[in-house]
Amino acid sequence: MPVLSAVSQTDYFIDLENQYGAHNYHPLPVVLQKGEGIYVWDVEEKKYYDFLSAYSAVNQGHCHPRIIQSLIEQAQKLTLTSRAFHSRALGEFTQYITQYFKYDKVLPMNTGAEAVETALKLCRHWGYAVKKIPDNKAKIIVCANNFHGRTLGIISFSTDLVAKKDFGPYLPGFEIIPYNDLPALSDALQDANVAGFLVEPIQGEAGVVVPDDGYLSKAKQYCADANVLFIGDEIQTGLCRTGRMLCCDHENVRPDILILGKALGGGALPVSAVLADDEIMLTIKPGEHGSTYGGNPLACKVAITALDVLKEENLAENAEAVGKFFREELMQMNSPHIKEVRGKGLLNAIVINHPDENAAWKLCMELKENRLLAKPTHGDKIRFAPPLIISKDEIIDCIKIIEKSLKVLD
Ligand SMILES: Cc1ncc(COP(=O)(O)O)c(CNc2cccc(C(=O)O)c2)c1O
Repeated sequence: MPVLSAVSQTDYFIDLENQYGAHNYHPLPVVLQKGEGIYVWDVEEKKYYDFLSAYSAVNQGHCHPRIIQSLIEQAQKLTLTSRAFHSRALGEFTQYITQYFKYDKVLPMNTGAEAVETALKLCRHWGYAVKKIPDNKAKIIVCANNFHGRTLGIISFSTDLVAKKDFGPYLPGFEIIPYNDLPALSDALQDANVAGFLVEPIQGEAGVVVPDDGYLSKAKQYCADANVLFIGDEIQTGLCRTGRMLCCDHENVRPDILILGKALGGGALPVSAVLADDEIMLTIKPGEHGSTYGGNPLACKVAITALDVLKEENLAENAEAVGKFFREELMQMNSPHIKEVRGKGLLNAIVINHPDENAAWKLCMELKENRLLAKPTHGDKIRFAPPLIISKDEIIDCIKIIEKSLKVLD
């Protein structure tokens, strides 16, 4: 009787997921069980640099002590009331976040997609109530290669066939224009029924696509001139990720509707939010929108601490300085396997230059062997997005790992 090879802990837990979990992802073959700051540990007790930060939801670092403390304290008091009643924590949160971002009002939700859907509903409501667009005629302009979430409404205006195929019929009322294309935006804004323009300040899932300098500020001006709401989806780019509190801050653009998520929950809870001034936000009346967990006391307390940590630890400044150094070092490698290095702050990506279509995956597997976790996005791009607390010395160690791992493509 052959001795069965011991199934590793990694294989065991991967098998559990495959046996009992939906197959809606293709993860890297690593099973994590612990996180602290910029590090995660797998079930074999191997320690890794986390260079994905849960797609920028862990900007403050894994299990930040102050965030976890807030979670524990509130969890022992009151976690959920529903919005049938007021809560102390919600009152505190609404005041804190509106003063933090200088908007009149906030509508709290849970996931990013929920916040995007909320912003779209809010925009349409404003279109009918304020801009007087004929009923059911409101249009919202979006960009090709967008990523705003996975709901039926949002994938209706996706250009990623994998994300939308066989999920039809799709929600009407959206016009898709090329990203970073001001003439195309100007043309689309000629339509009097346009209520909003939804845009990512940097397209994250498309592979960290940075628009030309001035794109956001000119787009905002074009929208203002056309009485159209500029809707900034800062779910992945916001909260210090790109070297400013908001990516729109690089161009002093104030979205008419600001969408936040991911790191708003400090990597501990799903917390998202939509911010706008009264003319827009008060078009939604009681009973017209909501969510069971939206604005729950536990999320409110965690989010207040998550936001406080961003400022207290100067994470935007650190992201700006360390990210600039990181890109310069990657470029100076002059690797034949890197076609392009791009990004802002600590939202960066490399475009792989290699005939093998699986090269990016192979590189990520080699990075994993060398104790750094990253994942390809859209085939030939690899996003590098560590928690914003990473130091220059720590990222120097990561640069050495990346340089060493690139040899696998030789
Ligand atoms: C710009 C942007 N807007 C909205 C969302 C949706 O947020 P939620 O995922 O919380 O609903 C995102 C999310 N970003 C994102 C990035 C990579 C993977 C995945 C994934 O669905 O596994 C999501 C995003 O990057």
